[in-house]
Amino acid sequence: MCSRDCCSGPGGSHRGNACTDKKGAKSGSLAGEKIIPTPQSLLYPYEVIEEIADFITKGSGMRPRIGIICGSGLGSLADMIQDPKIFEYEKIPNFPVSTVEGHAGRLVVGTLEGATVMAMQGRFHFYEGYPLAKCSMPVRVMKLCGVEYLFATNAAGGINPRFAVGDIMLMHDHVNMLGFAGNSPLQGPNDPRFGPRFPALVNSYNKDLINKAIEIGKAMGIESNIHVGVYSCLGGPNYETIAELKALRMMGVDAVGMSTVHEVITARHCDMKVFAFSLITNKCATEYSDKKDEEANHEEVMAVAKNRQKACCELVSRLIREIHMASP
Ligand SMILES: O=P(O)(O)O[C@H]1O[C@H](CO)[C@@H](O)[C@H]1O
Ligand SMILES: Nc1nc2[nH]cnc2c(=O)[nH]1
Repeated sequence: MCSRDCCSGPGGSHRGNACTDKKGAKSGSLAGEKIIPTPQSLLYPYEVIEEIADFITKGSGMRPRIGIICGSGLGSLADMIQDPKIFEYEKIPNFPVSTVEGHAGRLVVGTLEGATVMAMQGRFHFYEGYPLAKCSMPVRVMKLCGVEYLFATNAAGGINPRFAVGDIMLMHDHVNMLGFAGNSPLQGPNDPRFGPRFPALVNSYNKDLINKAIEIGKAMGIESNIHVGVYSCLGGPNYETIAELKALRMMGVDAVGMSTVHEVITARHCDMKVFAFSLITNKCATEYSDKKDEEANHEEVMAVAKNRQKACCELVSRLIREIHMASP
């Protein structure tokens, strides 16, 4: 019996992307159509994710509890991991490759502050040409590896005028611009082994972890550089126009980037606890000006991330220590 809308009644089945009814007639594609659209959620079936997770848990001999996604230029978060087992993305079956500078393209599994962790040194972005379900597929791999907590980090432009370059914004909510446009990593038939058809996203960002991070920021003496705010993901790869930045600000957005939101949606769908932060790598101009130095560029993004990696690493490692000490 087909569970999709594309074919009706008992006896329907799926062959690849197409749908075949009892008599073998295709009903999911137009006659003669060569390229058959695949709903995003069918790109990585449960069994494929399970195979990738097995490859990593067997290869590392570990079941990590905390998953980290390193943002642009923040790969050093994974360099803190002790006794690392490293998996190059191209050697992991069915894994995409990283194509962006500042995203090394390897998965690092080991321990950090006593906790078992796995970190993506390199994430996948929509603008690289990957569908959202592919961008966030590693989050499901993390889940099947045993991960309970997702730490997602990113480099972002600061729209809130109170934010300075180098500040850290703890994400407490997001505005999903790609979702507004009708795109979601969950689009297509839902597999309930991952989560529900209609996941709720209020309280997606774990409040206890945000509060702990604020306390850690105070202990590190950087409380004036720590903010709590709203992130928005745009498709990229272009940076925003002034009019777009003004619109985002009116919507209550504090920082803007091209990632994270679809990872968080995927993580919440499979009931992971989420902690996420943006490193503010550039200030977004919301007034017209001829000054070239107000234009965002990836070199600056990487340079700021490199400069602030020590603070980001300390924040992450202290928070992981607290999680591990509270429930070893
Ligand atoms: O979100 P991360 O991966 O940190 O990277 C951010 O920085 C890049 C642009 O400079 C974009 O990829 C944007 O999303
Ligand atoms: N979209 C977007 N992504 C970024 N990543 C780092 N800075 C920026 C920015 O200003 N805009």
